[in-house]
Amino acid sequence: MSVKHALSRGLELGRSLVQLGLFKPAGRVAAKLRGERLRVSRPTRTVQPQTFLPGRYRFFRLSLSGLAAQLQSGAFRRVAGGGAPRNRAVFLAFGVGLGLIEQQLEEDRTSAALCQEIQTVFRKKKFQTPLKPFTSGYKLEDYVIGKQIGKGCNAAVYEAAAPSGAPVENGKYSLVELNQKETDDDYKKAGPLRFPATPSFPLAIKMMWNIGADSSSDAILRSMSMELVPACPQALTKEQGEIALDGHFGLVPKRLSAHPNVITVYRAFTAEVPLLPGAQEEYPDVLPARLNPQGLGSNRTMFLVIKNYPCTLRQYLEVCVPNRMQASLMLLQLLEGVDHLCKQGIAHRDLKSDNVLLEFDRAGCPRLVITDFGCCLAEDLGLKLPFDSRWVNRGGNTCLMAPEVATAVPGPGVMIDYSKADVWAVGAIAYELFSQPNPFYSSQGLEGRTYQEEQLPPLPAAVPDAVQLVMKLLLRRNTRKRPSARVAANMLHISLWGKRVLAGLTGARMNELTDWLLCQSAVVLLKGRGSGGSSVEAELQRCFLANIDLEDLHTALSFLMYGHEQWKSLP
Ligand SMILES: Nc1ncnc2c1ncn2[C@@H]1O[C@H](COP(=O)(O)OP(=O)(O)OP(=O)(O)O)[C@@H](O)[C@H]1O
Repeated sequence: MSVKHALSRGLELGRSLVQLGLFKPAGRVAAKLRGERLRVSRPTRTVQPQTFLPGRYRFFRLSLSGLAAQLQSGAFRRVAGGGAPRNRAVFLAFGVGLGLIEQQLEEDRTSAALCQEIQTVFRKKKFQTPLKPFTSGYKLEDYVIGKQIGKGCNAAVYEAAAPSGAPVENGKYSLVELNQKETDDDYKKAGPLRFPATPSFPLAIKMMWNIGADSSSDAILRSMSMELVPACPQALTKEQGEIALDGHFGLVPKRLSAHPNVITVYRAFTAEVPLLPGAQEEYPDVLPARLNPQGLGSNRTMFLVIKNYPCTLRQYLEVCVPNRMQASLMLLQLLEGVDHLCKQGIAHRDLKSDNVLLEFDRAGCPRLVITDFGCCLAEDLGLKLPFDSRWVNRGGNTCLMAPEVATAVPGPGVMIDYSKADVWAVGAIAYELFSQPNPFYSSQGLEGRTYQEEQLPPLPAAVPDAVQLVMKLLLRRNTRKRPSARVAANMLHISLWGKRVLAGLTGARMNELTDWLLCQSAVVLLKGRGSGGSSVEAELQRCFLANIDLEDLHTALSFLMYGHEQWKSLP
């Protein structure tokens, strides 16, 4: 940049400071400057220095304030009138600074536009649940129910299928055709593992226990409404949907859009509680009096139809030791799932390895989905919960409760912010993924309320550096220093597939990053055409590109660059 140009940029800044009211020139200078504007990013728009500079130009922002102070003390007047050399130097330096900012902004604009284009390409193809369109399945009689496959505090889960001879309405398919082929193939590829998924029962029916609400559909749907958060648009019949979606009582949950790492509820309906296998022995107390005279349950309840998965994450980890790559991909999937929830203003609040279901892709890589939304927060207020009394429910899982939730003290005006609570739980679950004991289960001794970051157990050296860093950052007590799920996911994406960008990080230029993004896009598009299209890896890469945002990407890069230092310098 020439000296002349630098000075003219400095003068332009002076004009903008006049506009901002930071400098009040008089006489000849005032006349020269009056009414003129600083144009930085777009020729048609006035940009104010304090607002147009994003976080990473903090240095220049500081220079701006310093210079503003100089100008207020009258230095500018002297420069404009011929000027002392010292002041010329200040303006020159500042002009150069501005020039650099402009250059950076120009690069950013190009990269932001590129990110936007990439996002558009990868968002066009919306994730489809593997359910073919069908119109039946709203009654218990539409299904054949097999054996019990699980039980929690609120429900029993059974394998299920629609009878193969089920009526095919209007040329549409019956439930039994739910991606049967994929299920069979995936099952075969699970290698030596024989988890008890029965391909002939591609579905699971979760029968909620109704002990509070009466037997009307209205009462049931309202009291169990959170279970409907991951329900697909066709899950309820029109009439049921109207009950559940009527906002009259303010209990209407938000609905999540489909995502590869979040369960989809295909159907939800109410029906009379049947006597299913094991009911009398395993949950007699929650049965209705009709089935057990001592039972406390209501006569009707809600049923959810979901895909039948071979096992939960906890069951899988009890018998398998995933390799580094598989464990990293599982962590990434949990982060992608949580990012999807956050973006839609939903906090799960009960993340644990029992609430993550697992199947295998064609290559035998575990594919995870977050399930059981019974405790989630899905209010219009977003991820903030007014905590004005100790009776307010903070969430399901006390062991994996983030410090900001566990330490909240109820009182007037107190709000709990859940925006980074789920991602904290993912940080704790990551220990399990890398075959370590979860430090927050009571036998390990740490508590979310009181632990110090230095007390977190070290991870084996075999755990990749970037993963170790992500885990440490996720378990930070201070939410401002904890990355969001998106940023943490970006860190893993870059470390898994962007080694080249990572290697040049010290001098990382924007065009290296954009080159890499373009290559990634091309690779993923090509994979999508080939046989690798449905692999976990390809799904994750698509997810990354569909959510790409320049600021988040930069934050991830700076965490990767400086994260270790910041972590070490913690008191
Ligand atoms: N779609 C499914 N496929 C296979 N097994 C499942 C499925 N859904 C649930 N299960 C099994 O049933 C168990 C109980 O399910 P779930 O966690 O949804 O019930 P819950 O009563 O709401 O649980 P919680 O006690 O956490 O509130 C799970 O831990 C899992 O073992």
